[in-house]
Amino acid sequence: MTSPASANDRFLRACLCQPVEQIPIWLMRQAGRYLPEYRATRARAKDFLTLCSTPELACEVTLQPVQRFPLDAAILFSDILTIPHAMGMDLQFLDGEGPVFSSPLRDTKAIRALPVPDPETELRYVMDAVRLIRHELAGRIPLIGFAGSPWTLACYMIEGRGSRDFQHIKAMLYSDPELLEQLLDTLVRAVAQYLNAQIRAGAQAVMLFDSWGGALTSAAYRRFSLKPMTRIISALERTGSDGQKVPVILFTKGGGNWLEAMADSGADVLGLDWTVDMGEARRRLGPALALQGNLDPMALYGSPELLVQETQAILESHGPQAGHIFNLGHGITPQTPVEQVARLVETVHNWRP
Ligand SMILES: Cc1c2[nH]c(c1CCC(=O)O)Cc1[nH]c(c(CCC(=O)O)c1C)Cc1[nH]c(c(CCC(=O)O)c1C)Cc1[nH]c(c(C)c1CCC(=O)O)C2
Repeated sequence: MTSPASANDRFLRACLCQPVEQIPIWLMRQAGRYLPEYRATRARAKDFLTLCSTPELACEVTLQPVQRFPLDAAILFSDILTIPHAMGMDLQFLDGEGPVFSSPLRDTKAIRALPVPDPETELRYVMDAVRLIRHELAGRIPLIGFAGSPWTLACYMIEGRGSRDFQHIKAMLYSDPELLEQLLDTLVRAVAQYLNAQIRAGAQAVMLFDSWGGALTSAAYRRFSLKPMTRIISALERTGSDGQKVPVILFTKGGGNWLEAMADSGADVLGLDWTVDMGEARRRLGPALALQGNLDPMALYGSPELLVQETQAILESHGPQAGHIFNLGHGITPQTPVEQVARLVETVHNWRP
């Protein structure tokens, strides 16, 4: 299968702070339930994990948003929890509840016994999806691969499901931090191998989703979230299958207080949630790395006029200098009106840096 480099490489150029004639845009969770075509494919698959683990279906839903809107990048359709699943943890996605592990990790023995999955065999379905998507995209736009951060994966593995207060993992953090570090160390190796396999399969940029880093104190964020991510970034093969540099995007939701520390991770791009002012982030960080974000996903539920205003405010706030990738501050949500997404993409593309 031949996979040419991208005809539209605005996204990759912006990641590397190179000049672009139009600000690139893609959306976290751009393939998902707000799209009727996603709901139709999802109804054909037995369940969500079958959708993720069948390369033809994963490819189909990856392409849906980029066929409907002129987005500047595609993101692999998968989930961050493929790794704990491949480690042997029993995972189910329950309607209205999200992911649930039937036996959360709670003891030393289970943590010590966790294997590092071989991405080329146990997660081969992900690599097959990457290869198939690259082939189907035929170089029109780049493909982003991704993984969860070790801290965020550990949150789900220890809590067993989504959580408000992270009682179990924080109890471990404050009673046996070395044990937590042991788990994070296993996850560093698993995520680094997984992302390198995605890069070898054809991912042209990779993103670390640290959805729950913002739940930590500043000191704990550095030790238990940022440090493991920094180790992963330094272990990545940064040259893609086309010989081009593979940018790394680091997104910590709620990480606005720690941007300077995040910039030292080796990432090329920092993802910002909506609580940070884009222009202020740019002033704090200087011109050396790219910024991605940061529209409040709920702005898509507002009036067309205010959506355009909010979008332009972010573009103006960042200003004309290189290194802005427009995105939401977190994932798009299921009831989002499709026509508002079209309006958002058009507004970003019509703005001249
Ligand atoms: C924390 C997390 C997860 N998964 C992910 C994260 C990190 C990003 C974030 O903070 O949002 C990452 C993820 N999950 C999914 C993608 C697809 C790629 C994309 O289009 O961005 C990505 C990048 C598909 C998905 N992953 C999931 C869905 C919905 C499942 C469905 O179709 O029923 C999708 C489209 C399921 C999922 N998976 C997870 C949760 C909490 C849920 C339930 C969410 C919900 O029900 O709204 C774990």
